[in-house]
Amino acid sequence: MIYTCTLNPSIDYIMSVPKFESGTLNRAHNTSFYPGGKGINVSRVLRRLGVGTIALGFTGGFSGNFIKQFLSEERIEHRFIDTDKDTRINVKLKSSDETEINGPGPELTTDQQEALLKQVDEMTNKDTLVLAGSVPSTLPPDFYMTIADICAKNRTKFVADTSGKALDGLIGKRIFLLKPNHHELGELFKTEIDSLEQTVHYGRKLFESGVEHVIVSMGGSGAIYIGENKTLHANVPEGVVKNSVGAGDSVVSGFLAGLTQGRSIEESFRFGVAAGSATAFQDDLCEEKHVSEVLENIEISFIH
Ligand SMILES: Nc1ncnc2c1ncn2[C@@H]1O[C@H](COP(=O)(O)OP(=O)(O)OP(=O)(O)O)[C@@H](O)[C@H]1O
Ligand SMILES: O=P(O)(O)OC[C@@]1(O)O[C@H](CO)[C@@H](O)[C@@H]1O
Repeated sequence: MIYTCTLNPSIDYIMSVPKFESGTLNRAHNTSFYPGGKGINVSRVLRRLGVGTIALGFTGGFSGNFIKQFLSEERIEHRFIDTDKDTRINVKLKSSDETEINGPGPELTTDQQEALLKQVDEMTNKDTLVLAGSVPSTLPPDFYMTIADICAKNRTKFVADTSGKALDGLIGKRIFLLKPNHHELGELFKTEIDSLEQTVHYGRKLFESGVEHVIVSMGGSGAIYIGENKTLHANVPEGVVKNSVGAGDSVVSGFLAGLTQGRSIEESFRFGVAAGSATAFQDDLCEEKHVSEVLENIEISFIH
């Protein structure tokens, strides 16, 4: 089973304001809201690609109920731990560019944290855990490392998509897949990455630290895959970007779906990038038909 874990889920409240001006009243032309948080997005896209998944994490209050109900309606199994306060609402403002305001998330008690760690400890070497997104401030900063260690002990495949201190702490751990974007990779190595060569250089360092599969996404500039004896580049297809929220998460889902369905590494990588772009070209997350539409336009090349 592929489990996803979102420590800090959200409702993503998307507001389209054609000409946003700060310091004055703006009226949105369109608004919509979806369950959000990186692990939840990974679960939603996996489900759409025909792969079973169970969503874990912390949810609470009316916003938490919305997430649970939405996922149930999409027939996604979830086993969230209840929190005392409401799940956060993140604002995604679409204007000439995209602005995001993410909340801090609710407080979590020691009992709630222990309950989640127990769920992780029950996973086996047949399972995969995707841990993605930010760490609420009341959790110990090494919570990602604790979960990675439990997975290593039980030989559960551990996948992570995070940034900052949580990503820092994972270096040297036993990891199946890491998917930073090139900014997060640069932050990790305390440098700025603005070329393909640098992405490959630092991505290989990540691989050498013990990560089985590294994917570095570079927005509209494509993505790099680094694995055993293999470095690949994927271009992205042309299209109009409508909403890039969840595009990176869709890359993770597409890659894992590919492997689960028996595709090669190259094809799984291509499928992942296709899912990322397909999401970027939709208002909500991609569906399988959107992925098929762009798949043909993605070329994979080998880098030496
Ligand atoms: N301009 C674009 N055109 C086509 N595809 C894109 C574009 N921008 C992003 N994508 C797709 O989305 C994927 C992820 O993009 P990005 O590198 O921005 O990840 P990210 O920062 O983790 O995303 P996010 O946090 O917004 O989910 C890319 O690999 C690509 O497939
Ligand atoms: O605040 P975090 O946990 O870093 O990111 C949360 C978030 O921005 O990530 C997802 C897109 O990847 C959104 O659904 C969600 O709002």
